[in-house]
Amino acid sequence: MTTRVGITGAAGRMGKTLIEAIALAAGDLTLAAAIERPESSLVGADSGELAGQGRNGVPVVGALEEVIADIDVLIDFTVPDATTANVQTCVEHGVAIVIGTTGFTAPQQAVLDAAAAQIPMCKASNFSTGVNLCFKLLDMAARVLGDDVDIEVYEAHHRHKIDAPSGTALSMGQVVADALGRDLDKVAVYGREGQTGARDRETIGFATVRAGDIVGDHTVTFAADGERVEITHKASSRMSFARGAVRAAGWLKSADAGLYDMQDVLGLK
Ligand SMILES: NC(=O)C1=CN([C@@H]2O[C@H](COP(=O)(O)OP(=O)(O)OC[C@H]3O[C@@H](n4cnc5c(N)ncnc54)[C@H](OP(=O)(O)O)[C@@H]3O)[C@@H](O)[C@H]2O)C=CC1
Ligand SMILES: O=C(O)C1=N[C@H](C(=O)O)C[C@H](O)C1
Repeated sequence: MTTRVGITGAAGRMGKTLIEAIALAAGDLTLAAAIERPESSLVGADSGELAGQGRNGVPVVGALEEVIADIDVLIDFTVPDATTANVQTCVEHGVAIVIGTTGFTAPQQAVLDAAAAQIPMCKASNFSTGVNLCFKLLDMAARVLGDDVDIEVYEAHHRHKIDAPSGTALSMGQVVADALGRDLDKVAVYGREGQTGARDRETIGFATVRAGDIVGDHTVTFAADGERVEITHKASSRMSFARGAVRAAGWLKSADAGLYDMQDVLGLK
């Protein structure tokens, strides 16, 4: 039976790409609902036309509650406040959710964790296959290179991005910290200026660039005396994220309640 998918933030950069990805996916997924803010001038517009795909007959609506009964899985790439509210609606109606939004505070994350006890939830800072492969490579690199290297995470994104460091950069830092038995909250250094003193080997540094239309670049550098290893991912199209999120929606349809990520979907755990 086809999986009926709803998209919140349907007119956003990822929302439109997700509409296109569902249209391109094989017939076991259908776009059943497209949701924007109630005050959006796009309410009532055809979501296929909005995404540049031609008419699809699925109008943009102004509230998730209007269409929640028509969907099996919600895909949400919006902002933390909106995602947290949408998760509650999904819990009330027993609907699974794929979450791509980044930048949650600890209390917001706790709300999501509690909701995942009641519905299937797949949350990932990055749904591309390449980045999820990089997470595995980073784990291996950190274990092999250990405490002999300085570790720095660099990320670059488009000028519109509102959170920093990126969710992906933080996940990469977390993978490396876990592999080395370090507490990321204690060892992370977010940007440097002034008289910083010499570098402490235990620290994991983060550097952020915001410029132009960069879709998403991430590099983790492991630097020793005399050599360095760099693991880099560069996204050149949002379709790499959208394809992964749509795949996660299909996978989640038959999953039990719980918190999953893209590593589960890809069978990398
Ligand atoms: N996990 C992954 O693989 C990826 C994650 N992301 C993340 O996805 C999120 C969205 O990114 P992107 O598509 O570029 O952002 P956009 O700003 O282009 O889209 C966000 C969408 O959410 C809507 N929105 C914003 N605030 C609210 C609100 N309070 N209530 C309801 N709707 C709201 C916006 O509507 P309006 O325009 O009216 O504000 C817009 O449609 C970000 O957190 C980003 O980091 C992005 C790419 C990949
Ligand atoms: O906002 C974006 O664009 C992206 N956000 C995600 C993140 O914060 O890691 C994923 C991707 O890099 C694009």
